[in-house]
Amino acid sequence: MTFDRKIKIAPSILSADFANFGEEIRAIEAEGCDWVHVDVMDGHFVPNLTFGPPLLAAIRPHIRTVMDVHLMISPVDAYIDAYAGAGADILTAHLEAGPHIHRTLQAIRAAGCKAGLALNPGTGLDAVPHLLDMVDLICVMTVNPGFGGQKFIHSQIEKVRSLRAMIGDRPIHIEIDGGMTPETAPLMAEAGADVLVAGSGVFKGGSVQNPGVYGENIRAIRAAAEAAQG
Ligand SMILES: O=C(CO)[C@H](O)[C@H](O)COP(=O)(O)O
Repeated sequence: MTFDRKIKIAPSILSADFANFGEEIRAIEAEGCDWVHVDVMDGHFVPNLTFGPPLLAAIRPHIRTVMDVHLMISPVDAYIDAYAGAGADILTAHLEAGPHIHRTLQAIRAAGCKAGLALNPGTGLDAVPHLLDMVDLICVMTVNPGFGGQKFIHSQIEKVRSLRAMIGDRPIHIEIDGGMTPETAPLMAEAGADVLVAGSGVFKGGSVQNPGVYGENIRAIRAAAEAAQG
């Protein structure tokens, strides 16, 4: 993976057809997505359950771009090697998931993955300066994690603007997760984000039989964000 700040669209397969992951992934990549975002939920850190390492290992051969794995689990450390071994390129852990986020980020890099730090909407940036040397990506949640299809939380715009200033020239992606549409994506691109996770915003209205809709949705979010990016 090389670093740049171009807008990247990362569809969340939480909104895909669970019976057809291979075809869904091939469809979104053929329609121009940049990364594939995989939401791992444990029924403890968030009130929903999704994918374990065997599922990730099964879909990995279908992904030609980047497998971007968002761990909404607590504890995290005991599972890092399993998710890295399943083929994650990026492993993102939550600041709120435990008392030792610095150790967690170290362990993610030691496992050979890029390290991501996720922040819930109610979490401030106080700890971030102490972690900047440890991260390749910071994910700002613009919904409370656990479910797709929720409403974008506007208070996160100023958080992203502050984060952008804090990061400066460091090669760290700012990823936005939740409620991304052609209306909300430009607000975040203008504030400094470069990776936009979109579940319902990409998959709504389409299917593997009608994948052109995925392409229309991806292009609409990308065009709106690029027009707003500083
Ligand atoms: O992490 C997530 C939920 O915890 C999802 O990635 C996120 O909500 C994206 O879904 P949508 O674009 O439908 O809001």
